[in-house]
Amino acid sequence: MMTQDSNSAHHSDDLSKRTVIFGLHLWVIVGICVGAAFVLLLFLISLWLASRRSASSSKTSIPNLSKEILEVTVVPSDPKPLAQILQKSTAESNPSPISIERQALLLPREEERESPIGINRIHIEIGKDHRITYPECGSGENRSGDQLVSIVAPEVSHLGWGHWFTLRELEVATNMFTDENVIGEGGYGIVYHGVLTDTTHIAVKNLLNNRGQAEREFKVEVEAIGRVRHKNLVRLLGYCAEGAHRMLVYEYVDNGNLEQWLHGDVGPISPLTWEVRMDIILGTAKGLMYLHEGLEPKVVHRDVKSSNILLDKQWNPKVSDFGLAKLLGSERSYVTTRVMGTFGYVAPEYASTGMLNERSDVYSFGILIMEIISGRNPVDYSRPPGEVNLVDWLKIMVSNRNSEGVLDPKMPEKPSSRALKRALLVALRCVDPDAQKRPKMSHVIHMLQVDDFPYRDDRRGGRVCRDPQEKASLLEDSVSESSDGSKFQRTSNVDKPQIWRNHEE
Ligand SMILES: Nc1ncnc2c1ncn2[C@@H]1O[C@H](COP(=O)(O)OP(=O)(O)OP(=O)(O)O)[C@@H](O)[C@H]1O
Repeated sequence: MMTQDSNSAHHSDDLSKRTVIFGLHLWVIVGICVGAAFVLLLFLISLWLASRRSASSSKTSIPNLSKEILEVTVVPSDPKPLAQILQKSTAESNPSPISIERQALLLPREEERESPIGINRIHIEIGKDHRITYPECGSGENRSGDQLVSIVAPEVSHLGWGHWFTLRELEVATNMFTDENVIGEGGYGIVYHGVLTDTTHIAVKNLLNNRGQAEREFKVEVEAIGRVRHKNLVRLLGYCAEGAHRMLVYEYVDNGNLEQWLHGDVGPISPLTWEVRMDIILGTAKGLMYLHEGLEPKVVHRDVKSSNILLDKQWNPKVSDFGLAKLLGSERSYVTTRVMGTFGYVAPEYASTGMLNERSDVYSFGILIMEIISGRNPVDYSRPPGEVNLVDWLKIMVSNRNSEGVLDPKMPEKPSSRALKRALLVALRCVDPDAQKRPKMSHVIHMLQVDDFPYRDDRRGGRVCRDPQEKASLLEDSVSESSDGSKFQRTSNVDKPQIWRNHEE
């Protein structure tokens, strides 16, 4: 016991003894050493953390760009992640190419570059601090960073869908844009026929790029149509935007346009039978319904007319020329600064106020029905004064119970009176001066397809309805009174037609 006590006393004596180093006690020296080691450890840890942070930030760092809004396409269901910067929407302010580290880029497979309906669109904003934010998932860290696999660094604007044609490809396809390949010329430029190396036939619309307007319309058209697929809409296959050139590349529709078949020199008998004409009306209605009711945001065509209905060899109609289309957002109507459309087809409210919504397309569609049935132009100054305006003339003819008098004399066979009346009443409802009373395109389709409907004026002991507008509204009344309500209901109750669910049908 005594020995242990003396040993510990001996050790504490050692620690408290002064050493030769600065004459300090040993325990002070030990303390300093431990402290220094701890500080060194902290320093090393912070160095390691800093190096890790800089390594991870260099992976997502983006060169010094002015603020850009870019659109990315993501297919969440695809196990192979896909994202692509589609558009540099502030291109006007800075047309220079986006320069992004090329070595990190992967181009998507061709089919992924197409952007069918249903693909999520996420806007990526590259702000001043060069961080990528995902507004739709909340901003901040790159939450789905592993999905961001492809960032295209184009020489010119690349929208990321369809096919980006080079000028050279289109020169080869159109035989150097020779005159022999010209199909026609519209308000926005010349249209050429072309054949790609894989034998696909195309129509190339070479936009007049010396007008700012044409370039703007190019963007509108590309954005609106690039994602639209429907058998009754002309498909936009891609585009070319090289230097000053702006071209749209469409599927080629091989049987001319409806205007040519209605008003061109087709001989004394038109190949367009009543059935063919009704199929054209119905197909066109389906294409328009898809634009109005099957897309979000909806698309208003704004220039529905016979020259914009292309036909294939089986007389299938395809609505073309979305150069005038404007995407409508959530607002019910859209005020445009200029009134567009073609004289004779333009809805009254659109012409006077510039207010437009899909109901102005419905008006133009009503005029189109009248044109198809009668073979007459919407406005024809070569006719007697009372017949110059197609709508006015047709209303008078219907009021005078002379529906058959409006039929195109070149039509090979007359339709049944019932079928003719149905088509005329649908047309009259579409041109109702009150836009709100016009039917939606889905309603139009149901009215055209329903086989038997009772006319209230027919059933009521011969009361003759003189006013075609009233007659058109009677059609609706008689429908709601119909015993078979399931066959023909107001739009709000109508099941979405098949075409709604399957836009490729
Ligand atoms: N995809 C296509 N396939 C075949 N022919 C086409 C195609 N697109 C347009 N055309 C034809 O090219 C010609 C010019 O068409 P475009 O759409 O440029 O003008 P438009 O419809 O006649 O007039 P606007 O520009 O006033 O609408 C028309 O004869 C049209 O039928």
